[in-house]
Amino acid sequence: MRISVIGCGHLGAPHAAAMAELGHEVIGVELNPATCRVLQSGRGPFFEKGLDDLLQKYVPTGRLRFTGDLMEAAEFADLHFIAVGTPLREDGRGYDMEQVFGAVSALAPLLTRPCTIVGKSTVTVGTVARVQEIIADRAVDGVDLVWNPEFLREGHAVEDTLHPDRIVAGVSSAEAQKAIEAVYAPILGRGDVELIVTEPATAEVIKSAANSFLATKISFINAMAEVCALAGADVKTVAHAIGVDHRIGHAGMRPGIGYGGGCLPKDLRAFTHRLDEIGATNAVALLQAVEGVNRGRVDAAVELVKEAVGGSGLAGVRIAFLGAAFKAGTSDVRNSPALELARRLVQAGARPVVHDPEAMETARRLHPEHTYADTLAEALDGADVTVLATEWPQFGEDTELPASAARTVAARRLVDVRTCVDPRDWVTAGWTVWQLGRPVRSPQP
Ligand SMILES: NC(=O)C1=CN([C@@H]2O[C@H](COP(=O)(O)OP(=O)(O)OC[C@H]3O[C@@H](n4cnc5c(N)ncnc54)[C@H](O)[C@@H]3O)[C@@H](O)[C@H]2O)C=CC1
Ligand SMILES: O=C(O)[C@H]1O[C@H](OP(=O)(O)OP(=O)(O)OC[C@H]2O[C@@H](n3ccc(=O)[nH]c3=O)[C@H](O)[C@@H]2O)[C@H](O)[C@@H](O)[C@@H]1O
Repeated sequence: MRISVIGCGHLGAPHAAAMAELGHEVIGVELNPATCRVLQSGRGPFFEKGLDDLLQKYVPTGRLRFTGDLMEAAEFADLHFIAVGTPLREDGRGYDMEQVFGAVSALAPLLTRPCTIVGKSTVTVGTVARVQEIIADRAVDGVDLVWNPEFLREGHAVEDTLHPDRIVAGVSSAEAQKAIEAVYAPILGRGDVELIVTEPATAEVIKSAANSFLATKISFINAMAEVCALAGADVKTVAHAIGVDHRIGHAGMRPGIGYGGGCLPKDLRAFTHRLDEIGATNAVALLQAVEGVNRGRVDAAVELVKEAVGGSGLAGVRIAFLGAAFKAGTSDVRNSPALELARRLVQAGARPVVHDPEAMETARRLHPEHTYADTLAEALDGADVTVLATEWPQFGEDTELPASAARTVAARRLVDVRTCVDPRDWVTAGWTVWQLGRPVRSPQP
C-alpha cells in the first residue's frame, strides 16, 4: 500500500520505518526541518534500537522517504497515519490537541480521492468524534477514519511495531476496517496477533486504560518498596514472589524512582482530568493515588542518598550520577525521573556530574543547568557517592564495573535508585550498596 505517516517523532519515525519493512511504500511528513533532514539522510533523530538499520535499508531505495510537504503525502498515499504529539496542556488540564486537530485540518482539504485517515496519537475520550467532524467539514466524500492507538515502548519501538501484542482499531465503517486489515496484513497473516475491532470511543479508552494500568503496577510495587524500607524487608524478593502468580506476572514490576517519559506521566494526568470532567470519581481517586506514589519516589531517593552520605548532609558532596534518560534504551529525557533527582540533589547542595551512554546530547540541550561528563570514568573520578539513576545494562549488568569504578571514586558508596544491580557484585569489590526498599549491603569487616 502507499501510506503516509504524519509526525515523525518517537512514535512516527519508527512506525514509518516499520511500515516500509512490512512492504509498504511510505512517505513520512515531519514539520520540524532539522528532524526531517536527519531522517532524509537515513538516520534516526534519536537513539532507538533497530531504527537506523531500517532507515538505511529503505531510504536509499526510495521505499521510505521524508518530506515537510503535506501536499506530497496527500497526493501519494491512500492511508494516512496521524502520529503527531499530544503534550499535556501547560495548566495540566488535559492534552493540548493542537497538533492533532492542526494536522487533520491541514490534510483534509488536500485529499482529492477516497482514502483512510488512521489516528495513532494518544488522545482523550471524545476526540475521535471531533476529528470526524473536521473530516466531514473539510474533506471530499469517502474519507474514512480509524482510531488505532499505539502500545509501543521506547527502546523497543521497531520490534513492538512489527510484533505487537495486539492491534486495536476503533472503526465506524466496514471500509475503514478493511483498510486497517490491509495495512497490517503482514502482521495479522502470522496468526498470532489479535485484531480488536471496536467503536472509536472504546479504542480511546483502551489506550488510556492500558497506560493507567502500567502506571498503577509500577506505583503498586513502589508503594511496597516503601513498606519494605519501613519493615526491613526486601522488595525485590517480594516482587519476584508475588509475580510468580501468573495473574500478577513479573513484567513492569521493577521498583525504583517511579515512572517518567513522554507518555505515562502526561497520559495519567490527562486521563484523570477527563475522568474528573465526566464524573468517574472512583477512577479519579485511584489514578490520583497512583500519581501520588509516583511523586513520592524522588523524595525517597533523595533521602536514600542522604542516608548513604551520613550525618553531614549533601552540601558540596560530589556525586557520580549515572543516567539521564527516563529509562534505559532511549535518548529521551522527557520527564526523566533521573534528571529530576539530579535537580533535587543540586537543590540540596550536592554536585552531581551526570553521564548517560546515549542521552548526553538531548540532556545537555534540554537541561543545560546540569554538569555533564562525556565518559563514565570522568563522572566517577573522585566521587563521594555514586548514584545509579537509569537502569542501563552498562551500569547495572557490567560485572567489571564495580572493581574498575572502585579504583577512581573517593568513597565506595553506591545508591541504586532503580534496584537494578546485584549488590553482591559491588559488595565483593568493597562497596556499600543502598537500594530503595532493600536492606543496605556492606562488605563484611
Ligand atoms: N513515544 C512513544 O513511545 C509513544 C507515543 N504515543 C503517542 O504518540 C503521539 C506522538 O508521540 P511522540 O512521537 O512521542 O511525540 P514527538 O513529540 O516525539 O513527535 C511528534 C512529532 O510530530 C511532529 N508534528 C507535529 N505536527 C505536525 C504536522 N502537522 N505535520 C507533520 N509533523 C508534525 C512534530 O514536529 C514531532 O516531531 C503522542 O500522542 C503520544 O502520546 C503512543 C505510544 C508510544
Ligand atoms: O503510550 C506510550 O507512549 C507508551 O508508554 C509506555 O512506554 P514508555 O514510556 O516507552 O516506557 P515504559 O517502558 O513503560 O517505562 C515508563 C517508565 O516507567 C519506569 N518503569 C517501567 C517498568 C518498571 O517495572 N518499573 C519502572 O519504574 C521506566 O523506567 C520509565 O521511567 C508504555 O509501556 C507503552 O506501552 C505505551 O505505548
